Formats: sequence, C-alpha cells, structure tokens
Amino acid sequence: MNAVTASTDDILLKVEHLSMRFGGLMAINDFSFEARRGDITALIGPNGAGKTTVFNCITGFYKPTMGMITLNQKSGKQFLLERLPDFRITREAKVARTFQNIRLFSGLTVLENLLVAQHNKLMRASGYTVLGLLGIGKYSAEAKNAIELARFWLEKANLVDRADDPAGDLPYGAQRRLEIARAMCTGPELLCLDEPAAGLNPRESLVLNEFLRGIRKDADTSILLIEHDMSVVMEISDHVVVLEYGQKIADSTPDEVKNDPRVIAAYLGVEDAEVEEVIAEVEHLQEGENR
Ligand SMILES: Nc1ncnc2c1ncn2[C@@H]1O[C@H](COP(=O)(O)OP(=O)(O)OP(=O)(O)O)[C@@H](O)[C@H]1O
Repeated sequence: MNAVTASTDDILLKVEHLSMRFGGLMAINDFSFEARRGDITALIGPNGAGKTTVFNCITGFYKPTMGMITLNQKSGKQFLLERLPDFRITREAKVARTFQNIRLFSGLTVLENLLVAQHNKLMRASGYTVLGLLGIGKYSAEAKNAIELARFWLEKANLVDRADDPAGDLPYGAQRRLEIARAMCTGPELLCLDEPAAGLNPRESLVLNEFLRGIRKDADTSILLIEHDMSVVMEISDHVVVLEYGQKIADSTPDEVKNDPRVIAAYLGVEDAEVEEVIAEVEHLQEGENR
C-alpha cells in the first residue's frame, strides 16, 4: 500500500508529535508517523537515533514527555496508549512486543513457552478458582484452544519438531522465531519487533522473512519493526520510517527510502554541511543509472 493513499480507516497506529526527554537529552523530538493496518512498517535509523525509545513509548515502558499515540482496533475501539499502563496496552489495546535481547523461559519447553503466553486468558477462564482449574466451567475448553493456538504458531514458526525441547536448547534463529510465536499467542493487533534479525545468519534471516510474511497473511496482525538488517527491511516492509537524532528524516516506500540522499547521508554519518554534497552525488549516480 502506498504511503500517500491510506484512508483514516486503514490507520492502526498514529503517533503525533512524540517527544521524550532524558534529563538534558531530547531522545525523540516532535516525531509523528502512522502505521497502516495490514502493513509491515519498519522504523530504521543509525545507532542511538531513538528507535527503541519510540517502541518503549508505544508499549508503555516509558511515558512520553509529550505527544499522542493512538491505536485504532478493527472493532472501532480506540486507545490512547500514552495514558495506559503497559499491562493494559498488552491486554486491552492488544499490542505485543519482543526485545533486542531474547527473553524466553529457557528451562521450559518450546510448547510451554507458548502456553505461558496464554496464562491470563486461561486464568480468566478458570474464574480464578480451583474448581475452574479442575475442569468445571470454561477452563477445559479454553485449555484445549490454548494448545491448538500454540500448535498453530509452532507450525508457522517451523518449530513443531522441537515442541518438547527446552527453549534454551534451540539454535539462536529458532529462539527468535519462538519469541515471535509467543507474542502471537496473545492475539495482538500490533506486533512490535525490536531487531528480530539481530545475530541471525543469512539463512536464518530468510526463514524469519518468510515467517513475518506469513504473520501478515495468516493473522490479523500488523507489524512494526525496528531493524538494522536492510535485507530484511527492504525485502518485507511495505513502509519505512527513518529516524535520525530523534527526528523523522524520511517516511515512504522501501525503494524511495533506499534512494533518499538524506537517509544515505545519515547512515554514512555525514555532517549536516556535507549532506548537500551527498545529495548531489546520489542524484548524479541516479541520472547515470537512468540513462
Ligand atoms: N532510559 C534512558 N535514560 C537516558 N537516556 C536514554 C534512555 N534510553 C535511551 N536513552 C538515550 O536516548 C537515545 C536514543 O536511544 P535508543 O536506544 O532509543 O536508540 P536506538 O535508535 O534504538 O539505538 P540502537 O539502534 O543502538 O538500539 C540515546 O542517546 C540513548 O543513550
């Protein structure tokens, strides 16, 4: 979907004038962007640009200094995320996330990790009573559903044959996919992934790409992705937003962003005064290509 043509009904997440100050450092400065329903939106930028801080504001880990973050569910319900505590952002607004460093229960099996993710739903079904847990009422039906859902995501993550192994025994790339599968077991409308391809080899990155494309196709979940691995970003994203020093410098399709001189200059670490020079060079190269 093109960045310019989205209607307001398509907007799942709207970030407006977001700012986050840490003491004297303005980590995010008047940053606005939109993520459309059904899209994979990538948030990229050089180290320290503020990407994780934006994620932390969206998911309630930080309360922004200023700005509004609106999540529009498909049901029509609207949530102002900057006003909600993190557990309500997960449970009610249905925003799930993964972290830069893997946070699995490494002593539990792969399947158990996916069931733990559904703990809240199961406890509600038990009515928080022992009788409920013993199978009277809705609990047994919900427990069966939880196992079905875990199986579904095990298959999608290509982990069925490792279901009974401790999560800590999986290769790195498989642990990354398990984390994402675990987040999917909470039924999110928005899945925020913080550098899912970090540390993966090229083959594992390809498997990850397929998995993320599968999520977009099979689940009603949109993805917001922070990623340094451009082979992942350019391959699977519908829309790319670029941050530099806490401010937006580009917001467009992967192809346009890839050729944007300001983005190239930011990644090369060029001083502001030299940006014009880089722009001229890139334009010159592009003219050469088009000839
Ligand atoms: N809790 C905090 N306290 C103080 N400064 C912070 C805090 N969190 C982030 N920062 C600062 O805010 C800036 C943005 O950091 P952030 O981690 O959001 O960048 P990033 O784009 O995610 O970087 P990377 O790609 O290296 O992960 C950095 O200068 C960082 O040191």
